[in-house]
Amino acid sequence: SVNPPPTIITSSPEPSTNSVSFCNKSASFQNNSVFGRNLNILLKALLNDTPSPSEMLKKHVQGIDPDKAYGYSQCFFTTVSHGNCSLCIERAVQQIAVECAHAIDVTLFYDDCRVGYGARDKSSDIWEFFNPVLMYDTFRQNLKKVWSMIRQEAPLTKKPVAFAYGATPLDMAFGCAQCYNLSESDCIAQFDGLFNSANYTGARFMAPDQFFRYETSSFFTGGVPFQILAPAQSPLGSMVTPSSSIQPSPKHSHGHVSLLVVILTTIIGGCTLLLVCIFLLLFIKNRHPKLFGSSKVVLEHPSTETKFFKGCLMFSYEALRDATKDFLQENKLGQGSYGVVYKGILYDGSEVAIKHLSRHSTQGNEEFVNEVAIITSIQHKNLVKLKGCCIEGEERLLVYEYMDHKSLDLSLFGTHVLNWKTRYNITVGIASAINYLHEESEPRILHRNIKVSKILLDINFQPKISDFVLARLFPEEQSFIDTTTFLETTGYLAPEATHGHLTEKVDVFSFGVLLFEIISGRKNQEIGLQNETLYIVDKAFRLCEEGRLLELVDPRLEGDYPEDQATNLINIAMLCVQGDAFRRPKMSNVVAMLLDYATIGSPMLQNN
Ligand SMILES: Nc1ncnc2c1ncn2[C@@H]1O[C@H](COP(=O)(O)OP(=O)(O)OP(=O)(O)O)[C@@H](O)[C@H]1O
Repeated sequence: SVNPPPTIITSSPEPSTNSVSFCNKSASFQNNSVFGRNLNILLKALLNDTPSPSEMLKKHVQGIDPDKAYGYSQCFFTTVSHGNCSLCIERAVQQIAVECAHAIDVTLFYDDCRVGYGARDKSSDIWEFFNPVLMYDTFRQNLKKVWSMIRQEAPLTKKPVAFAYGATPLDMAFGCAQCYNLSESDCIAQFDGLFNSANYTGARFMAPDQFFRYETSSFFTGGVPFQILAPAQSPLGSMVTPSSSIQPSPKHSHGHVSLLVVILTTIIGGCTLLLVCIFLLLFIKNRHPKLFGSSKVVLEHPSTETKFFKGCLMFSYEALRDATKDFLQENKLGQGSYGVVYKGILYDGSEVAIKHLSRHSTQGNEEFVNEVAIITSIQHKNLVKLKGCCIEGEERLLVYEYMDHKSLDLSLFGTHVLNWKTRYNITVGIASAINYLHEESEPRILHRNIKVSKILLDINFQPKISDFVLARLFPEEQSFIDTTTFLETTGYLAPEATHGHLTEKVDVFSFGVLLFEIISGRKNQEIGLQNETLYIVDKAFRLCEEGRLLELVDPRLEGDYPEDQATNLINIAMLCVQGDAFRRPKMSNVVAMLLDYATIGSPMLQNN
């Protein structure tokens, strides 16, 4: 029982600017198409007719089949005021124009609202968001208290309700909810189901007729203020008066004076409690900013069982164990220094490569997921797509798209001879992907482990570089030493990198060595060969000096290649493996040289 429930506001009632968009770009439209014009009118209607606290969701339809556009806007009035609702929707529509231009199927979320449109009515889609950090016991207990109040009040009032509970500000649970057109029993049943499956320290559920959200910190932005439930036992000692004792009791009344004393005591006690809470929350916020950081969310799409983290899939360990038949040896694709790679088949039948990381980075769960989410947003047609990740306890796994022809070494050094055109195409693809990582992606990435086994080939022999994610996930010295030790033994390591000098020129050097391998069809280091032919780089410089460059080209091609193109490639490789890092070209220059023979500089004759 809680009486009277004081309210607190711990963050400014500014509408939140966290947004997540889902634009399905597989279907697109032209601005001047009939659908495009319908959509334009529809978006204007959504902007002019925003939801009010009594209806929460607004639907609009524009045009006739087959070019009909359906759209809706929804505000979560538990956290947002009526005025800020229109602002939120306005921002969402603007954001869609930036992020999802021309996509037919779009849903965009802000913390306080969502806007969706498409060629079908999407307004009844249900979405769930999770904070990827698992719940701990005290928080669960506190949430239970919040939940019981929500369950008691939300179904009855149909109005937004918000409660907070916690014996210490560190493990406070903040929750709010609202049911709209649901019957009381349906609303209760939904809440019970949601609470029973709540496993994370933050989550939200968004349906057309129901909304709930809970977090470890206040997320008030002008909707309903949280009512703090009085803790049974408080570390604040006598500062917190149990709610039952602050009630004036007629039995012990001493007339008006004692009633006044009780009221004054109640008010002073309440205010003191409020001030102490605010002070403590601010103190802890300063000391532990992460606890109060803006919530990172994982999304669950209505039509699948999959969870997302800012567009990146989060797999359960169980799902990946099933996909690989309990990491069956037969499904093993290979083993690298970061762990074993398995082939897996997901529940939807799609093939994936699952890397079971054997070394754990020093990052916490949230940092790991954040990092993966950033990398997921990096896209280039010649980078292997990271489909998602899994974090459970000590287990960390990365899920990649499956590449039918596996790694380039298998095709290049195997019995089948790769023709020149394919080799040239592979070279251009790799160069443009490294250039993207160095000069265009956000964040910029040094791969540090470019080599033939990191180039994967899809069904059409299109090359894709793998493991650029690991360059970010394991940036610390430990992995650098391990990686370079390995690179050194296989001849890909730039001389300056042995002294720990890591720049993008280290990748350029490795690319040069790889290029020699592609041209010659032999490993950069052939054990058993004479000293001067042992390393392909040494051999190349010797042949260059002797004017016999083309002897480097794979003899298995039997001369079936354009000589000028081969000469160009060898020259580029030689520029890349120069001992002096400053003389090596940048990857953007390499790409330009690959595509335009005229710009090539003269190869250096000395590899030092
Ligand atoms: N996405 C994928 N699709 C198909 N096969 C893959 C995929 N990713 C990796 N493999 C296979 O798994 C093998 C091991 O890959 P991994 O990247 O772990 O190690 P590596 O490159 O051989 O060595 P290291 O990581 O130590 O440098 C690769 O050689 C490749 O054949």
